[in-house]
Amino acid sequence: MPQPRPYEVTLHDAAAGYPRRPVLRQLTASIPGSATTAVVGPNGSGKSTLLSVLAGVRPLTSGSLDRSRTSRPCFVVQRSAVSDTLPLTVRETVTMGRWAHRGAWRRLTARDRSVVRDSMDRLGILDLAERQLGELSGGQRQRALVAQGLAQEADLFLLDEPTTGLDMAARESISTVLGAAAAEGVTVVQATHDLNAARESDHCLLLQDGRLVEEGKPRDVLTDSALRRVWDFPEAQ
Ligand SMILES: Nc1ncnc2c1ncn2[C@@H]1O[C@H](COP(=O)(O)OP(=O)(O)OP(=O)(O)O)[C@@H](O)[C@H]1O
Repeated sequence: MPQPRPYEVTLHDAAAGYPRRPVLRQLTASIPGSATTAVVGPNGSGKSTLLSVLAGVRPLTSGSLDRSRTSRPCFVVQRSAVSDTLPLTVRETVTMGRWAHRGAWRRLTARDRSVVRDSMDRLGILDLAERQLGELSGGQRQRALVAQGLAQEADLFLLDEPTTGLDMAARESISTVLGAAAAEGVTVVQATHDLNAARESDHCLLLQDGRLVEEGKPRDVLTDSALRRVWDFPEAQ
């Protein structure tokens, strides 16, 4: 008999949204641990709202969220939500990822410095360490934000459209990093419009109008008929 899959995070009949703007409704879903999950759906379907619920930033208005098996969520927001003009170098940006462990004003330990270096190395941005964020391309800045998330050593790693607008090399680099994090035991959840990235994930949630249409293996969820139905595509992409 196959063993039941260990779910790290579960939502039961969950609802959430904004003042006078309900978004998520009757959402029951399970997110596997040590795996990558893609949250897919049209604009406005509630992907970012779901991530902020999983991060604990936005409360449920009803239903329940169990993420008791994870203790340290980290949320990498959309690049557009971060000012391009912050006067920070890449190294300083990634180092901020250690604040959760160290506090903002404590001296960095040798281990903090090693984690920061390793996080930049994984994203291929060591050579950009002393450059200002504002001088970087969109893809380079996105890598710095993902590296900052990695440096937090979170056990639940939430990312909002980490590969949107990036070239193929940058997308692949980020996908590889997320896959490696999952293999090391991190529960990775990304909201994405990138169907290729979603198809490479271990698990997939398909949202429409704040409701879960389907969840499961990407090949079972992202079928031609589901894509046509949800996006009104003339034919599958
Ligand atoms: N701060 C807010 N206040 C009020 N309504 C909001 C707020 N943020 C999002 N919404 C609304 O909630 C709904 C879901 O938004 P959300 O950002 O979760 O969708 P999404 O699937 O991530 O969209 P996209 O693919 O465009 O990023 C949208 O109708 C949006 O207008």
